[in-house]
Amino acid sequence: TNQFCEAGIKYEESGCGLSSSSKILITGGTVVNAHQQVIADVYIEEGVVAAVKSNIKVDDDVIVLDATGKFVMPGGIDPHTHLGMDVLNTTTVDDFFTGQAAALAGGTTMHIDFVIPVNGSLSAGLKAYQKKAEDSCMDYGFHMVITKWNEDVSREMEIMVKENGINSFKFFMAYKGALMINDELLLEGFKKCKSLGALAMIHAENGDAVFEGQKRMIELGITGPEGHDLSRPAVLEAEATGRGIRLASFSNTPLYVVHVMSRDAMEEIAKARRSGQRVIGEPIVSGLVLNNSGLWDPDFTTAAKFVMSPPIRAAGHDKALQAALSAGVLQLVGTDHCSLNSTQKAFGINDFRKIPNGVNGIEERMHLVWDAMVESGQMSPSDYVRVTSTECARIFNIYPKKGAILAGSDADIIILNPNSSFKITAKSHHTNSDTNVYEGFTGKGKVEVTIAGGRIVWANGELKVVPGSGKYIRMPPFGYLFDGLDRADANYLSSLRAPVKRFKS
Ligand SMILES: NC(=O)NCCC(=O)O
Ligand SMILES: [Zn+2]
Ligand SMILES: [Zn+2]
Repeated sequence: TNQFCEAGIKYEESGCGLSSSSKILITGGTVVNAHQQVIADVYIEEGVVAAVKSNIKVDDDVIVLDATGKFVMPGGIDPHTHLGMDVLNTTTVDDFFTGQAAALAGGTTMHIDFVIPVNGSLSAGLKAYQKKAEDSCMDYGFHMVITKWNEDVSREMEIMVKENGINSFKFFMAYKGALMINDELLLEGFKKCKSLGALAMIHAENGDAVFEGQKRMIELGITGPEGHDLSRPAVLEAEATGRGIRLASFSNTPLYVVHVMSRDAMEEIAKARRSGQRVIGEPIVSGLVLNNSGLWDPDFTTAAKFVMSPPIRAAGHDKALQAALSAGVLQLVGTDHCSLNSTQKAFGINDFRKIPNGVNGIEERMHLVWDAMVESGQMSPSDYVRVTSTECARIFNIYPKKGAILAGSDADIIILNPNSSFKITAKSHHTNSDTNVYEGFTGKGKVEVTIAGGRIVWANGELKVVPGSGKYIRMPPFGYLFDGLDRADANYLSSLRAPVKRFKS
């Protein structure tokens, strides 16, 4: 026995059995891509989709899965995770293997994690994360966090893009004294990102004001998890979102706002997009389906599990974010999966500032988004595929290898039964945490089968994964968000050089 068996996860040493890469035929399902849905068979060979058409005939050595009445969709891609991350003198309870296994049980087949530099060194950070990811059982990519600025960082950014398959850099506008950067660095970083064709990402909260807000709560004697909510109101998220957007506009560089948690921040994005600016907004599952009532629970353990930044907002923000997602104001859904158990959360029993920030979601995202958006009638299955998979693949320039069921795409596929239901509880989830922020949630739509890289890894409620079978996915620079940017810049420059006629007085 080992921890994985205890968690209900089996893993195979050899490449045989249920989890090996096989020839698979999925028959009779509704194959959903972001551009269309059609009833068809899907044939998989050697880890890729070989054909999508009607009435595919195969030999006896092919595993046949009947998907009649069910949806056959690209596996989810989670653009925002923190596996094995060090946070406030502790480490998240899910490492790459357990977090990915949980993801597969929930229908997600790829994630993009954030590399944290070591003493400001990007290459040392990358090396550390390559080690963390060695046992991966699912495909993954990396974003890189930028925490300081100098010539070495600038040079290393170039190496990350040109040699290491990283095409996005994240800047924290919060976490003063730790990861936070100032506007000067943000401007340098945006300029460098643009020259490399890499996407700039921001965690948007005004870190100085949050620091002040935290001090205010402590001085008022508010030390519990509700102090986390009160210390960093939505106005601080909106301010930083607006500032980040304006500075990105000043550099004419595309911008990706991670974990949009409030209506206020979403409206900043809506305004910028209406003006034609290239801004991507990522809501996360907790912001879409939860509200802040949990933070006010009298039981500390319950309240502390909801502590994340920016905070989960008051009821009303959730519905506004759902509407923005269905209208295309926000484009893709992440999780910010950063799971911590109740003993770790208890570090802040006397001071909410010491509660390590983070909630789970990597296993729950596909179910909760289906239920909240499709089952509720706010979104079509095709749009669901777009916001859970395809748009992420397009933004990070790995489409249609990922994010689609087309001949030649990786065989990362789920079969979802819309007539079956799911129930979430820490008693049966696959992540390593002893709690779940979605405890007791039920809904329609169940991922019955997950195929990752041509392996059936989740079927009949059983998870079979292979450590080391997950591949690092290189993400090339100059994705679609950069198309035409050079022409816009050339027009801007020529407008500056237009002769000014002055008359002598
Ligand atoms: N969000 C959060 O509370 N923890 C993870 C780190 C981050 O994304 O800010
Ligand atoms: Zn963040
Ligand atoms: Zn995060």
